[in-house]
Amino acid sequence: MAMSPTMSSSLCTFAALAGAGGRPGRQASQKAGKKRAVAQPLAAGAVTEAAPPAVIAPAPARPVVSTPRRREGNAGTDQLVAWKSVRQERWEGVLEVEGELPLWLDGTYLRNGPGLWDVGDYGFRHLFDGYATLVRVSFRDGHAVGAHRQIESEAYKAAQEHGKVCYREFSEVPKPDSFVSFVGQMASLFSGSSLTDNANTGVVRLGDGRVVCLTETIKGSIVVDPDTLDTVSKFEYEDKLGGLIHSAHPIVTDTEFWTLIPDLIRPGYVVARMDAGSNERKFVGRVDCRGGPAPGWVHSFPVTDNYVVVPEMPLRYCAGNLLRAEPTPLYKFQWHPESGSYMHVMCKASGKVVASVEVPPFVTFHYINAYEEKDEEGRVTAIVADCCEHNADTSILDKLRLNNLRSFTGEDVLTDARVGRFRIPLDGSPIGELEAALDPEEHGRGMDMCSINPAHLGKEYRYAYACGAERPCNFPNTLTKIDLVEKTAKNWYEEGAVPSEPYFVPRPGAVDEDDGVAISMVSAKDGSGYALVLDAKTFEEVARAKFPYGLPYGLHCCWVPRDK
Ligand SMILES: CC(=O)/C=C/C=C(C)/C=C/C1=C(C)CCCC1(C)C
Ligand SMILES: CC(/C=C/C=O)=C\C=C\C=O
Ligand SMILES: [Fe+2]
Repeated sequence: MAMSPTMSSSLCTFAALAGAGGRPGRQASQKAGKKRAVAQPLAAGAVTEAAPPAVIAPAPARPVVSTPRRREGNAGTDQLVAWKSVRQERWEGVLEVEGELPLWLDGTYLRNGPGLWDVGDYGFRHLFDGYATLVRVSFRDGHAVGAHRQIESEAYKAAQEHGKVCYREFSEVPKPDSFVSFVGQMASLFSGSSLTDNANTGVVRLGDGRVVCLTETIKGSIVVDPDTLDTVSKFEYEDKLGGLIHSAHPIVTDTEFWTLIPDLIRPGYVVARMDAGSNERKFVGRVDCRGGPAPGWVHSFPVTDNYVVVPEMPLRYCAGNLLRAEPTPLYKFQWHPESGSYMHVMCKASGKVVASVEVPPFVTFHYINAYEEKDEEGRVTAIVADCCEHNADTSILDKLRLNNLRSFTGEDVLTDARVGRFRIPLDGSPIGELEAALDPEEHGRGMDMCSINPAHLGKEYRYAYACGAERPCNFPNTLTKIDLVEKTAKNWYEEGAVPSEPYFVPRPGAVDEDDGVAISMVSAKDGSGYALVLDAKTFEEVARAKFPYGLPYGLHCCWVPRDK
């Protein structure tokens, strides 16, 4: 496929700082970190289709912000940009820093999400439909440089070119004429070629340094340049595993990549592993579904050191809904509590399923972490798996419709969520447990968009960072640090603001699990936007780096350390 070539990193980040007075030394920068510097855009917020020229004259950042069509009942949130389309083909600039950025914070925070929900005259209906938007904040010597641009997926480029939706998005189906004229035959409307490659969900840094944006369609895996935010190429899986969809959240470490591929024909899941540096996923094992006509939706899944946990949620893919032109209340899914809910455990080394237990019904997008529970002899007796659990209530999907997000009336309409803790015994018992890991009142009964210290992935851990709720609200509106040992939470809240996933970045050399910062991007009530840096220990603000314009909501993040 034709994608814009990676630009040289000469345009990059800290050239800007040098231009604005040279690269400061350590002491000087500490002072500079305290003082306010005016945001200086480096590149125009030009609304162009093609890759920008190498030299771009400084100009004010002027993204195209589309005003949502529905405007009633906004309870003072009219200015909020979180749910507005902000089309930005390319912007980069020095950010005004308020507070003091830690000098050790040296690298790039990247956030992906569906920040563009309008095509021509048409407005998407669901949060998950929007075209992928990348935001970067690069930190060095107490300074911050921001950047923002759209990912140039085929779906995005086709929509821009034709002024209409051309591929199947989460809840959108192209009108036959748009699609047929673009991709070909009517028959392919129901084949993989009609699926979107709009990589609007996550962004991961692979062990070999490549940065990949992802969504639930396999073809929607796109390599981007973390400096320029250029769309580099498709990430091609060079294997025979096939499949059209996968978990949007692979488990990625410095050495490997684990993924789950649901099998809609013979209901089950394939577990696959890919080495860092490779594009070849290798089959590890298969789990057959125990209930229902189709596998449960697997947006994410957890692993421990030695096991992969395969959740079988009773919110299942639905072949009929996959083909329907108009969205159903549960989109491509159906709720089948009667089919049972299960958690399966696969041994990473052998691919064998070592446990398969029935659990109470649950609804979750995001697993937080999992670990092995051991007896005195060190034998693994159970797997503990934590997730953001929506009290088995599927209506959270409806709450994420843009009309609902854009029409906050002051009424408390966000459904309750909790940290759901599964305990999966490995002694052959058929039943597993699911309970709240702490009193959900601690975090306002809102819970999603989580991160942990990556050093604790698959191991016992104490802290999770997520979005919680300060009620009344229609969407998680706080940042919360969960202490799973003390069973308490510390919350950050700013009236009318919408913060995104607090992403934990450890301090180099840290020993304590919570020694680091949590970074979030906040869309503020007054229409502005900033990166918020919280001390992960105290959960107090240490600094904010302000963008010159408000940013749309974004979903998931990654951290690219400078030296890697
Ligand atoms: C943004 C987010 O969290 C989820 C995005 C999910 C997407 C784009 C799902 C797309 C799908 C299709 C286009 C058809 C097949 C089913 C499904 C994977 C839901
Ligand atoms: C934003 C979200 C849920 C919020 C509800 O409380 C879920 C996002 C899922 C995809 O990444
Ligand atoms: Fe997600």
